[in-house]
Amino acid sequence: MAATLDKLLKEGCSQHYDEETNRQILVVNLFSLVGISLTLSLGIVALVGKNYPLAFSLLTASFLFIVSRKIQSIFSNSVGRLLAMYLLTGCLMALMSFLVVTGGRANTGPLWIYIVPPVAMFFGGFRRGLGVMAGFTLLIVILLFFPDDYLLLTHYSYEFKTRLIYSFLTVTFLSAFYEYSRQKTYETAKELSRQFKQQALHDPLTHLPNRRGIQQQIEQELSRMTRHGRPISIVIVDVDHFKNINDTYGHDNGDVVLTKISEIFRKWIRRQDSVGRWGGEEFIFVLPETPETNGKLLADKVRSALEGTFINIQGNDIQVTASFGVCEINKEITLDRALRQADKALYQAKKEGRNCVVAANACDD
Ligand SMILES: Nc1nc2c(ncn2[C@@H]2O[C@H](COP(=O)(O)OP(=O)(O)OP(=O)(O)O)[C@@H](O)[C@H]2O)c(=O)[nH]1
Repeated sequence: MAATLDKLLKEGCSQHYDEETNRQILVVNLFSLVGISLTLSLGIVALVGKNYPLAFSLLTASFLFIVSRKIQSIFSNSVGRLLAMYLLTGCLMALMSFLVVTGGRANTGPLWIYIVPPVAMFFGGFRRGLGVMAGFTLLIVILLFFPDDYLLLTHYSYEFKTRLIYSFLTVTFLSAFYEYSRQKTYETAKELSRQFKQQALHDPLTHLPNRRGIQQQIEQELSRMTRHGRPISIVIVDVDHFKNINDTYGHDNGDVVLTKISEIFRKWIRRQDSVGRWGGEEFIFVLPETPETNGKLLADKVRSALEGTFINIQGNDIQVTASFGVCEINKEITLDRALRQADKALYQAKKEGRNCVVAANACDD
């Protein structure tokens, strides 16, 4: 029983949707289930009591609740969800107006209108919910206070009508306030989670993707490569004699140099390429759809840009160079192997005197 109820409530929810979307689906399911049970049972009671207009309205509402549930499960997208929500809210408001006009059973019909504010806020969120509530309140006020009870099929005392509207406005205000706070808390939590994610995947000094961040980007490029088959090149870069810079100008200025280098790299790689901080004074480029020969050409362009840019530290223009190891990832060469080979090529570039680019296929075995 509990498992069936859980299944009915979560129908249409998915781990691919964000929390807010799943919440909306759940609320539509919950509301339509409660709506179906209530309107169906009250409709049958009205039918047995030969109150045919009430029975007809309740059973029609019950049918529309079923339809909205079906719409949501058939069109499992945002349009389907929105349609289901509009249908549920519209149907609920029509039913409530009917109960106000006729009085329902023993004039207790208006007591049900308090359901509308929380439902409108749940479905529409703060802004849209407030708009819906303004329209609905206006409609109820017109129905209740039209001169000579012209729009009513029953009679309510003036005191009853005014208290009904006051208490209804209070519930509306509280529901709107609750929804506003809930929405704000959700947005703050979302923003915090975005910031944590950003921090976890980025290097705080250079703001480049860190090792984990760039590994994620490589994974994405790898799945793209599996589809179209074009190779990726990776380039591992190590700043030359960086220890000297630290020793001469201090660690803080060393950090400034690393930041400037990352800016130069970002400027000189192509729009489709990525650069990350691989660790310490090492960087990595990921060059999608690039064979090793082209990767080597690009690395050489960046190398010469770095060599030609003087970095000002404590009034001194210093020249910084780096060594580059390039390797291609393709169907035969896996990522791990490519990383090892790029490292080997980098080592060779250091051996060859630094400030140069070596491709893995030109490496000594
Ligand atoms: N300022 C600063 N220095 C760092 C950072 N990470 C690593 N280093 C320094 O980078 C230096 C790397 O030195 P080595 O590995 O000896 O290499 P190198 O001096 O660059 O010489 P080659 O690589 O052989 O050209 C070390 O002194 C590290 O302390 C950092 O985040 N900031």
